[in-house]
Amino acid sequence: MLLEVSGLTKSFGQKPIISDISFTCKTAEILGVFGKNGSGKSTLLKTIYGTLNANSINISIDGKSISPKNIIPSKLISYLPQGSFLPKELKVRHAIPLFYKGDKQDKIFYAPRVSSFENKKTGQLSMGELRYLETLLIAHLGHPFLLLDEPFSMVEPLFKELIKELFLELKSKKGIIVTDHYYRDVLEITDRNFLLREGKKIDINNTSDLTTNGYLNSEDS
Ligand SMILES: Nc1ncnc2c1ncn2[C@@H]1O[C@H](COP(=O)(O)OP(=O)(O)OP(=O)(O)O)[C@@H](O)[C@H]1O
Repeated sequence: MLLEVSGLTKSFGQKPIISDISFTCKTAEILGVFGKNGSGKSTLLKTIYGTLNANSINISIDGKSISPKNIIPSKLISYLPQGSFLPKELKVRHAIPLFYKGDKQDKIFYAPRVSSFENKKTGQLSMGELRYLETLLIAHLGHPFLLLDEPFSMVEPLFKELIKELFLELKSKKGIIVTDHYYRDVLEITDRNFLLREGKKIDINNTSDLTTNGYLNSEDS
């Protein structure tokens, strides 16, 4: 399947954030989006998912135009937001059935490591456990496209590796768009990447492109 986004423009008041960018993502592809704080990465994902209105945006899936307000009901795109979305008092083993019924719960309960924290409340989980759990819950939904806002942020290495393995496993049946400041982890799993800079899109192939285009200092790369 092919997701095409074109003519995406977004400003907040007089402040332009994204200026007429276009890109595609297809099944079996992971697209990475980089950008400094405030460059508009979350804005980009939210305008596609339809939870934030763009000034203009055209979205089509397999050549069929779809309005952002129909993205959620269409179940064609799932979205992992930047912040945690699970109530802190809820136990992990009670959270899973809210998302999956019957046998479908097994792929979450039997995913690596989940049994080690299934009896904890989500508020007692480490950042890595929590982000891993939330990622599992969203990523396993049947939607053919997946938008991920900072899945690696504050996540300890063990869970970061599990999250990367999950994306690579799901990639055969999904198109995935991921944004994160952990650029090495992103570059490790992506097929194509771009940088958002001053509202425009710059294609990125490696860390040296990130340096050339002002995202990294030369000593970071
Ligand atoms: N609802 C809003 N109203 C006004 N300005 C906003 C709003 N949401 C975001 N902004 C501004 O738009 C810009 C882009 O924000 P966005 O969250 O998309 O950046 P980001 O690239 O995801 O940043 P980060 O890496 O810090 O998560 C920022 O300057 C932010 O302050």
